[in-house]
This record gives sequence, C-alpha cells and structure tokens, in this order.
Amino acid sequence: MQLHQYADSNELNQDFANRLIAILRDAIAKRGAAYLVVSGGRTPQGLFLKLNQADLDWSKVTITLADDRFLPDSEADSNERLVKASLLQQQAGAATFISLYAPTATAELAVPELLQRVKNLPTFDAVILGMGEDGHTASLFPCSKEISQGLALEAPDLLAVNPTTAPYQRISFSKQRLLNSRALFLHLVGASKLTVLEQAQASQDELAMPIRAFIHHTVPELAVMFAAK
Ligand SMILES: O=C1O[C@H](COP(=O)(O)O)[C@@H](O)[C@H](O)[C@H]1O
Repeated sequence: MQLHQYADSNELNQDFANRLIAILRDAIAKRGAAYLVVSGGRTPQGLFLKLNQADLDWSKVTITLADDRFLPDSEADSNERLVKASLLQQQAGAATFISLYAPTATAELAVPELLQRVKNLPTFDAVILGMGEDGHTASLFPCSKEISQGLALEAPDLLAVNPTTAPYQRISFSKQRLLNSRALFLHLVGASKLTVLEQAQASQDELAMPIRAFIHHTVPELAVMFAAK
C-alpha cells in the first residue's frame, strides 16, 4: 500500500482527478475504451466535481459503482443519485453509466439482472474505494451474513448484502471483481479514517475489516489518497 497525503481535500481531489484522467486517457489510447468504478457515500463529491470538467473523450468511458444502496435514484442516499448529480455532468455527461439498481422487491431479486449488466465488463482501468469506520469497503460489511461470500475467491461479480449496522440493503461488487483492475485507489478524508486505516494495517483478518483485502493486495498495489480535512 502507498499512502499519498495532501494538505486538504481540495489539493487531494485535484491531484487525484489528474491521476484518474491520465489513466482513462491511456486506456482509451491503448484499448479504445476505459472503465472506471467509483464509490458513493460522503467522500467523493468534490472529486466528482473536478473530474466532470476534464477534457477527455468521455463517450469512450464506462462508469459504474463499487456498490449502491438498494434505493431508486430519487432517494437522497442513493449512490447513483450522487454520481448522476456530481460526476455525470458537464464533459463527463457523455460517459456511459451502468446502474446497480433494478426495481425489484428485494436486492436479492435484482441480482440476476444486475449480473447480466456487468458480465461483459473487462478488467477495470481504475477502482476508487471508500471505507467506513467499521472497515467496510464497497458494501462488504463485516457485520453482514454475506461477508464470507463477498470475500470468497469464487464469488459472483455482484451480490446482495444485508448490513446489520448500517441502513438499506446493498448491492456490492465482490472483492475478486474489484481487485480485477489495473489501478486501485482508496479515497479517505478525515483524521478518523486514518486511524481506521492504521488499525486495518495492523492485522490480516479480512472478515473483521474487509478493507484489509485491498490494503494487503500487491498487484495492483492500493494507492491511498488521504487528506485530514
Ligand atoms: O455506505 C457506503 O459507505 C462507504 C464510505 O462512505 P463515506 O460516507 O464514509 O465516504 C462508501 O465508500 C460506499 O460506497 C457507501 O455505499
């Protein structure tokens, strides 16, 4: 794991956006298309607002989420809503977005359709993860009964997750599918997140803190993009 520390989130987001654009541009030049996986929650909005202005052939970029709350995008806590409002705007409005939501009665019932949507995606070019105070990343929650499946080597690409310490059913990419990326980032803002990261680094137990699966991964190595404020 490499830790990149910045004076504040504005500086962090500008450098992070530059790095991501370079990765996407390189992917388009080499393969004619680029694949970006982003996270939701509170952390990424400032990054999205910088990314959406970048001069890039966004029509060749496919974006999806590492996870989403099982909510329609009319709901305030939908990660898809955040992406549509903050990332898929301006220049980046030309990107293709793959939603992790389908209007079924439960998240479990949505999984077959969502698996179809993502089954032909190649190795991702960049995955941006977030992290909760409990060490969850994407929606791989340590409290959930699905955590062993989400971390398994033979896991499906996507799974439904029922956290017991956080609201909403979730849809999450599995650990193995998220690791299938040319670049891996962890986006952290706030001193308390650094404390959680240090706690995660101190041990190997992925079931207790799923972020460990990514911190201890070596190829690609996780780049932690951190600012205390
Ligand atoms: O529930 C979620 O939490 C994590 C962390 O969110 P943050 O608000 O602490 O930044 C996020 O990465 C994930 O996408 C989201 O569904």
